[in-house]
Parts: sequence; C-alpha cells; structure tokens
Amino acid sequence: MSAFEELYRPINNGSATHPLTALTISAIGVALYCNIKRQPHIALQRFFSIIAITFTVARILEVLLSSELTHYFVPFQEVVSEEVLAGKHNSMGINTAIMLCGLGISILLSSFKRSISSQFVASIAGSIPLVSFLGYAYGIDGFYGEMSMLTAVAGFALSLATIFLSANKGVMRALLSPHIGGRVARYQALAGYLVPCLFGLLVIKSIVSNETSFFGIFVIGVCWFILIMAGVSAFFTELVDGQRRETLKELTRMATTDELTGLPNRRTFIERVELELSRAERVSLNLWMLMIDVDNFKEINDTEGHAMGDNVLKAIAGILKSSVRQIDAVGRLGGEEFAILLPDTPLEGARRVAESIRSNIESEVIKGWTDSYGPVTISIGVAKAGINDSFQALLDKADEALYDSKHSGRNKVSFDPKSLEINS
Ligand SMILES: Nc1nc2c(ncn2[C@@H]2O[C@H](COP(=O)(O)OP(=O)(O)OP(=O)(O)O)[C@@H](O)[C@H]2O)c(=O)[nH]1
Repeated sequence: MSAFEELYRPINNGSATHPLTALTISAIGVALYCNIKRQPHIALQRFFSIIAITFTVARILEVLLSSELTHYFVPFQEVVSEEVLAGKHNSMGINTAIMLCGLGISILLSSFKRSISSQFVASIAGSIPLVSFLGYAYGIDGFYGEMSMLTAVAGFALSLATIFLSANKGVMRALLSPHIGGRVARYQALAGYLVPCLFGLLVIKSIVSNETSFFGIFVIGVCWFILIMAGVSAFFTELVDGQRRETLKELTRMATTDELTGLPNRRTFIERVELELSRAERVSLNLWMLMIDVDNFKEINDTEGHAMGDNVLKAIAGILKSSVRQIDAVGRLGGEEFAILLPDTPLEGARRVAESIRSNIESEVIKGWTDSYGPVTISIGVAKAGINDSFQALLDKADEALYDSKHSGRNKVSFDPKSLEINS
C-alpha cells in the first residue's frame, strides 16, 4: 500500500474513491457552494452541475458500452490502471455514477427553480449511499458494490446539502416546520429509517444463523412499528385538528356574536333577515322587524360611566332574548340599537311582543341605576316585510317608525303605517 493510498482507500484492500468520483464530488461541492453565497452564482452553479452530469453520464456510457471513454480525461489514470492490474478495486461504480449524476441534475433543477423535482431527484440520489451504508453494516458487498465508504459518506452529505437547497418548498418545508406537524414528521422520518434498518439486521441474523426466532421477532416488530407509527400519526393529527376545530369555533363565534351582550352581531342578524326574506311567499309568512333604541342612553354613560352603560345594554339584551320565541332572531345592530325579527307572526302578535318588551324593560330593576335615576326605557319601531323588500328597505321602514316613537315622547311602540296597510 502506497503512502497516499489510505487517503482514497480507507479500508485496506477495500473499495477506493476513483479520481473521476473525486472530481465529480468536487464539481458538485463547488456547484453547491455557488448557492451558499448571498448572491448565488447561478451560471457557475449550472456550469459545475453540468460538468458533474457529463462526467457521470460518460462513466455510465463507458460501463454500458464496455469502452474506456473516461480514460481520456481522468487524471492519475496510470495509478488506477496499475492498481487494477494488481487486482485491486478502483473504479467509479455504477451506483456512484447514478448517485452523483442525480445530484448534478438536482442542483441544475434547483437553479431553474424546479424545487420539488430537485428535492425528489436528490432524495433518490441520497438513498443510494444509504443502501451502501447498510451493505457495510450488514456485510453484504452487493449493497455497496464499488462505492467506497468515503464516497458513500461524501455522497450522503452532498445529498443532504442538495436537498436543503430547496428546503423552503414542498416536503422539506413540511419536515423542517417548527410547528407540531413538522416536529412529529421529523421523528417519524428518523424512526422510519432507523427502525427498518435494525429490522434488517434481524433478517440477516436469521439467514446467517438459520434461527427462525429472529425472523419471528422481525415480523412482530414490523407489525408493531407500523401500528405505533399509525397511532402516533393519528394522535397528533387529532391533536392538531382538535385545536384547529376549537380555534375555528372560537373565530366563528367572535365573527358572529356581539362581545358585550352575547347576541348575534349586525352581520349575523342581516344574514338571518336575508334568509327569511329570500323565502318564497314572504308576505304570507308575516315577517316583522322591531327596531329598538335605548332612550337617553348617553345620559347613563355620562352620569354613571361606560361600565354602567354596558351593564344596561347587557340587561336589555337578556330581556329581549327572553321575551321572544326560539324561532325569532334578536341582534345588536350597534351602540344602543337592537333589532328583533319575528317570522310567521300576525299583526296582533307583533304588537303584543313589542309592547311586552317595552314594558318588561321599563319595569326591570337595573342595580346601580334604576334605584337612583328611575327606569330605563326603550323606543320601538315596527315594520312588516313587503314583496321584494331588501334588508335595508325593511330596516328603513322600522327606523322611520322608531323615529316616530322617539319624537312622540319615547318609551313607545310605533308601527310603520304602510306595514299596517299591507296587513289590512
Ligand atoms: N356603554 C356603552 N355605550 C355605548 C356603546 N355603544 C354606544 N354607546 C353610547 O351610546 C350613546 C348613544 O347616544 P345617542 O345616539 O345620543 O342616543 P341617546 O342618548 O340614547 O338618545 P335617544 O336615542 O335620542 O334617546 C353614545 O354616547 C355612545 O357613546 C357601548 O357598547 N357601551
């Protein structure tokens, strides 16, 4: 063994890293380096990846055509020839050629922003040195062929570096995610590689020693492994999905409910009204809208502060809710304005509901206010949906009636005159 031989043949009389392999690995290394810099040298990156592809394709053709194609440009060819004559292994194996060719193609694809394809090709290339490692671990030389341990280590490192070129896309992005899905996937990927490799050892052991119990352990082990992986996946998927469902529920509640009173907000109320209006034969459905406004509410705020104003609004919301049927809708339109929708209600019913709400609120004792300043009152405007009424048209009619209540002394229920005509 020459003084330098162990540099390219770490295992005595084992496989060596051929000069062409070393050259190609260097080309791939430089191509990757071109991307590391803040300003990537795309042209150089493509140049070196094409060099790597050319070298490896030449080697693949050489094997297929049984020629000496690479002998013309490979340095140290005399040393290699001497070694071969002496019966030592020294050539770029077909597995090494495919691996390095794949890495060259992957870097080239990445330079054209074909990230997903680049990742895919690099992972196939990266699986070749992994097979070689297994070959060395299991003592099966067919697994590594002419790939030296050194080449396998370099190939694996380069594969990882190449895959990381497009780490912000596709599968790699998901695997590297800092969130729970990514964290679990990383552990699963690691276990998904290491555990079957250990199982492989059991199979080899059972073949070598002809011991069937090893094979039994292998089979049970595989079953358990699959079950555990599926269970862990299901557990975390449910965890994440459960959190997502809760968040969605909370967001929906926040988007549809008025925070202070817990009543449907203006948007939700409008949706409900539009749904009722869109029903056919809406006239015969007898759809009424009550517009409710707290009288002199500003005074409450100004006298006892906003917190008291909020308490009053909450108390009123509670009374409104408890004064109507399940099928009726109560909403807070904003400020001290509320609205109620009464579907399928005759005129007398609408009148009764409006009047009872007005008197219920007047007789409600609101702690901190009623005892010192007298009852809180509301004004109500009532209107009935006519043919082709939009939400706004119905609201406008109820609002006009409300205006009448306000201007005839407050604490009153007024009907839109046209709604009474529709009814007669
Ligand atoms: N505390 C509290 N006050 C609110 C809220 N939203 C609106 N307001 C107040 O409600 C008051 C409404 O006052 P105005 O529109 O003048 O009506 P009003 O004093 O009730 O008079 P009339 O409607 O004519 O009887 C304003 O002072 C608003 O700041 C709320 O969520 N909480």
